[in-house]
Amino acid sequence: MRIFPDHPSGTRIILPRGLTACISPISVARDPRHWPRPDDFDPENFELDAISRRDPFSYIPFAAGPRNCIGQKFAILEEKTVLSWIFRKFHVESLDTLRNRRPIPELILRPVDGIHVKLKRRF
Ligand code: HEM
Repeated sequence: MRIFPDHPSGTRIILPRGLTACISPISVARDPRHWPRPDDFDPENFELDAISRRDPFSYIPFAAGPRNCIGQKFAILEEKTVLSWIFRKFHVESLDTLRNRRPIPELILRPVDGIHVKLKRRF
């Protein structure tokens, strides 16, 4: 392995041929070098300005590069559709904290027994 710490676009590492590398998207998304308050959900992190100032590989739930997720736009639209439907009808309160949810790695990384929320009808 060769490391070039002073490469103009950041530290560059050349890995040996044939090496299997595992990348943990949750660790990348909580890296304090890119996220000032890594455990908080801050919607402002996703404003176009903030995105353009950030390393493009600092948020990779859909992977990155030539084999990234082709369903990304569809998945985000689907999430917005479902979540906006729920939030229009209910106040949603989380009964959990990030720290008391044990994540298990399956096809995706998910909390071991779901996320507990309290729903209160808005009207
Ligand atoms: C929240 C939802 C989703 C997440 C987080 C997600 C995440 C990912 C990730 C991380 C990869 C790269 C896997 C790898 O490195 O081998 C991937 C690939 C892929 N995803 Fe998704 N995905 C989502 C939804 C979808 C949907 C809705 C579709 C299809 C409608 C889809 C189709 C694909 C396909 C075909 C690939 C393989 C692309 C390739 O290898 O060239 N995904 N996805």
